[in-house]
Amino acid sequence: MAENILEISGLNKRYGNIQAVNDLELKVEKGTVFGLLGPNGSGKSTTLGILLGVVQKDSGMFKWFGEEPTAAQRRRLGAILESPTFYPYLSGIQNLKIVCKIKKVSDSRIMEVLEQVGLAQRAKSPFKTYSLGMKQRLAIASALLSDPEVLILDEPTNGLDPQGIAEIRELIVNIAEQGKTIILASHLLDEVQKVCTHFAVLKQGEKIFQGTVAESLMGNEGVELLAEDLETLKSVVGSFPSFVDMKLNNLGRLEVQLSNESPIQEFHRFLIDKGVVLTHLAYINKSLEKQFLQLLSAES
Ligand SMILES: Nc1ncnc2c1ncn2[C@@H]1O[C@H](COP(=O)(O)OP(=O)(O)OP(=O)(O)O)[C@@H](O)[C@H]1O
Repeated sequence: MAENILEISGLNKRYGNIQAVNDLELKVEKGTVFGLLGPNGSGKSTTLGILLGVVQKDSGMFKWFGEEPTAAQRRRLGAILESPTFYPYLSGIQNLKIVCKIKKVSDSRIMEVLEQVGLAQRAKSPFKTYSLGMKQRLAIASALLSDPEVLILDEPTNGLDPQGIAEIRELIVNIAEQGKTIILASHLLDEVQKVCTHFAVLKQGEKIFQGTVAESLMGNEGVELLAEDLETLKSVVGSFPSFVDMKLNNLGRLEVQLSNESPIQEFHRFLIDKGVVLTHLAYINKSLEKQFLQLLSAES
C-alpha cells in the first residue's frame, strides 16, 4: 500500500466568525503531486500555514511522515508560501548564499539546485535581469536548498505571464519526476489538471471532493461533428437510439451527447448507413472545470 506522507484529521481554524478550515480530513501519498484546489478564501493558504507551523490550528491533528510534527520533520519540507524577497543587484548564487545563511543550511547545493531549476546558465546574472518565470524558479531553487522530501507551493504561477506559467508547470513536473512529493494550492483548475496527479477540492474550509486527476478526466463528454449538410446531420443524429442532446458550438460544429451504452463505432456506422458523410469527428474531452463548477454548485 502507498505510504502516506501527510495525514490530516479533524483540522479546524477559525478567524472571528469565519471558519477558515472546517473539520478537514486529508491524506497525501508519497510521490504524488497533490493539488489543493478551491476558490479564493476557501482555506488553502490557512491549511498550508498550519501544516508548516506558521499558523496556529484551533483543533484537530496532522502527521507528517506518520508522526506528530516536530522541528526536525519540518526540515524535511521545502515551502514557498509567499514570494521570497531577493536582492535585485545580487546574482542568483549570491541571493541563494544569503538564503542558506538565514535558513542555516549548507551552501554546498547551490549550483545543484540552480541546475535543477534550469538557472545554471544565468547563475551569475543579477536577479533584476531575470524574467518573471526565472524569478519564480529561483524561489523554487531556494526551497530546494535543504533537499526536502516534500515541496509545498502556494499558487506557484500567480502573477506570471504565459511563458512563466509554462516554465513553472514544467519545472514542477520535473521535480516530481525526481521523486519528491509536491503539495500545491491553486485556484486554477487548468493548473491542477496539467500538473497534479491527485487533488482535493476545498470550499469554505471544507473538503468537498478528493480523487485522482486521471480518474476525474476519464471518459469523454460526447463528440463534436461536422458534415457538409448540417440540417441532415442534425436530423439523423436526433434519430440515433442513444441520442441525448445536441447543440451547435461557437465553431459551428455540432456537439452531441450520447448515453453511455453505445460505442462510438456504432454511432459512426449509423451515420454512414443513413448516408451522412462527416467532415469532422472528435471526442470532447472531459475537463475538470465543468466538474469543479458542478461540485461547487452542488454543495451550495
Ligand atoms: N489572518 C487572518 N485573519 C482573519 N481572517 C483570515 C486570516 N487569514 C485568512 N482569513 C480568512 O480565512 C478564509 C480562508 O482564507 P485563505 O487565505 O486560507 O483562503 P485561500 O483559499 O488560500 O484563498 P486565496 O486563494 O484568496 O489566498 C478567508 O475568508 C480569509 O479572509
